[in-house]
Amino acid sequence: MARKLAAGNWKMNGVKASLGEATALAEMFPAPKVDILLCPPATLVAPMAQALFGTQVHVGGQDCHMKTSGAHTGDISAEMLLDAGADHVILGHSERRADHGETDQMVAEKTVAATQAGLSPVVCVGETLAQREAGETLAVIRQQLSGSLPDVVDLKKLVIAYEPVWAIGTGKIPTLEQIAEVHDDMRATLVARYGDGAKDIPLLYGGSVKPSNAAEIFATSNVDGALVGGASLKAADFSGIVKALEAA
Ligand SMILES: O=C[C@H](O)COP(=O)(O)O
Repeated sequence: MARKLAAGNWKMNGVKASLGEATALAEMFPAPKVDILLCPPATLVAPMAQALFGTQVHVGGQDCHMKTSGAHTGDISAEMLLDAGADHVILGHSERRADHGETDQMVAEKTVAATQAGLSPVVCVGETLAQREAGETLAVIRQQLSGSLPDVVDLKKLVIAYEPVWAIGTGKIPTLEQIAEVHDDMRATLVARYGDGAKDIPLLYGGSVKPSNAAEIFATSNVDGALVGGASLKAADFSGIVKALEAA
């Protein structure tokens, strides 16, 4: 069975004072029944890891370079994230793909770099509204999975997040049937490529997840958790989502 994971992506939000939200969350879940992950901006990875040391809340980055070191101004390597106390990294988020021109090939190389460093990559895929309306959703997701994942990958570390671009930060979510259709298809696609080990890859849903809709999303076929943006910034909101996953 896939591990259950409630992951928070703070995106470009948060300053040192925001670490209080992370420690408050850890205090609410001293012995969580699911994995909890917070991915703050790069400036907060090390201080958050220090603040959460000894707790059950994991820390992750939001991106890493495919190289281990070198002349790449402004970038950060997977080893640096590990060194700072992270154990996960989000890769190929649609905002990285749109803002920084990240391609499937680049995401695949970053996935290799992350797993070689010992990090768990959370690889994101998702269709645009135009692609959904054109009936291309499953084809787009299959293509992104195919291109964004290397042929050889540590299945025990890999996490996949399905995030419809049109559901991110909009308050709109697909129907539960649409989520199930994509998640079931992702599972079948991954098992066909990697074998039975892929049955245990956590498949997260992301896009406007809130405490109020989390339970029904977590009850959906092949949904093993969530990648949460806005509702992960406050411990009070994120705790409702974590509790819903614990109860699922
Ligand atoms: O990585 C998180 C997603 O982009 C979802 O963001 P959101 O929960 O604010 O819609």
